Amino acid sequence: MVLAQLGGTITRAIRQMNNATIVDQKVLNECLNEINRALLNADVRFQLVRDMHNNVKRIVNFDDLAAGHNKRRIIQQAIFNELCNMLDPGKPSFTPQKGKTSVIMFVGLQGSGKTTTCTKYAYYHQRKGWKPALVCADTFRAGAFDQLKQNAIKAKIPFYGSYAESDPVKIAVEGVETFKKENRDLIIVDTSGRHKQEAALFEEMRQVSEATKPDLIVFVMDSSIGQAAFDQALAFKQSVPVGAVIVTKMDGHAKGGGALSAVAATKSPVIFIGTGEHMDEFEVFDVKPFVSRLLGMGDWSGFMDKIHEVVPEDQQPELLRKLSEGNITLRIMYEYLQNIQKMGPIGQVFSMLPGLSSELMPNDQEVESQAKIKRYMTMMDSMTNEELDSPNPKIMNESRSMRVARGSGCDISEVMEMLEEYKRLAKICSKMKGLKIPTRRCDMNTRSRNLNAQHVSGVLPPQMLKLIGGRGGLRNLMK
Ligand SMILES: Nc1nc2c(ncn2[C@@H]2O[C@H](COP(=O)(O)OP(=O)(O)OP(=O)(O)O)[C@@H](O)[C@H]2O)c(=O)[nH]1
Repeated sequence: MVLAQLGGTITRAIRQMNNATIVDQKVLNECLNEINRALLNADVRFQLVRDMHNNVKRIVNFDDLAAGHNKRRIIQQAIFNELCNMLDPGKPSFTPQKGKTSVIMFVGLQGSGKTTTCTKYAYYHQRKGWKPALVCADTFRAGAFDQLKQNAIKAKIPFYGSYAESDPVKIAVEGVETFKKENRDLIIVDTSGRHKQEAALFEEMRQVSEATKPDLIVFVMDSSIGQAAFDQALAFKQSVPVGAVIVTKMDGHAKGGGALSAVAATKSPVIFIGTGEHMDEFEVFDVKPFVSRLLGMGDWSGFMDKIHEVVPEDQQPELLRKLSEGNITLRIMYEYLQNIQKMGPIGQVFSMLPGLSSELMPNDQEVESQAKIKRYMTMMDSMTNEELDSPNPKIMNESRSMRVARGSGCDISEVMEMLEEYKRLAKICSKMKGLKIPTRRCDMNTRSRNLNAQHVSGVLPPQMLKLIGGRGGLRNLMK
């Protein structure tokens, strides 16, 4: 994914600067040139790159910086802020409220991923306790209603559409009215794909918007269209009041930077990104955590959110308690792997941890890692309760391991590898003993202050600790 490469290049440029003995104008120029190249390669608009370059140089004025100033920190912060400014239009989009009816209309180019994204958006909210419903006002593409219907049935979301009616305005109005009566709190209207040259289709879109009076119009954009995104986004915005953007296909080798910067230029915030064809490959887009991940600085709150998304609320304290008690059994490892699987692509989760980037997990390794997790779980399915619940790793002697290998259809070497992984996890968790892990997102600020950097540094792999800048870096990060 191009953004992982972009993040990797920017992180490397900053690291090179950090490694320089003296940070002077020449070092800063080299660092900025490297970042410029990375951004232009990712298809970010030239004007934006130039502005960012000039702004950082203006902020980091070596003549004005008194001795004793931490130049590295100031430069890093300036780059971070400029990247955030590039992606942040400065005003939030309309936010629907649970329990109160909102109508959200989706518009975009043909094939940009609207229908898929409508369902992902509905599914995302449904999992958080909302009552979404889908309306198919795409009468242009044969098969559009079937596609929405199939997705909706799969996600168990009510839907409305018609094979006979050809007027999208009529269908949209009827659908919205039906679901309003049913007290659905999120009514999502999918519309036909259109291109900026198609004036009649643009007029039709305007009519659907006028008739349904949506609270929010979301422009869905395929990240691979790069710089062309700018003109398209503007054309849509000039016809209907677009209030937010969702960028899809960020998982592909797309020129994602172009789409991101272009939509930022239209002054509507990106609210979600699509990262795959599956229903749950959909992420909330928050500028600061996103840039933080892009720069390899991690996103603890996103990571905690992921944990809270996949571990049922009532089990969260339990699992975190077990992990922090340090007495890890194979059954706990099984639960842990189950949760990792639910967290989505491992590369994505990786990028939320400071010092790591999703670049470290190439696509082929992603598939391999998921397969490995499945194999480990199959092996554990062949274990007895005694083996799963014993806190003593030595219980898995040779004959037991041979039996597990036969029972799971795996090689004995694979069983040994899984047991090694288990011992490694047990060792990490034993170092976490007594560590106060925040159990809720709102605990992040208060509790994380109480986390002991020494304790955490003992848990992190040495390589990762080095990337963060040792214990000092970790302390700053935790602050
Ligand atoms: N890899 C990937 N594929 C996606 C993503 N979102 C959508 N797609 C795929 O993109 C293709 C087009 O998606 P649709 O949802 O049919 O697009 P649409 O905008 O509704 O199409 P029209 O109604 O013709 O305008 C499908 O094959 C989707 O599976 C994404 O985030 N990642």
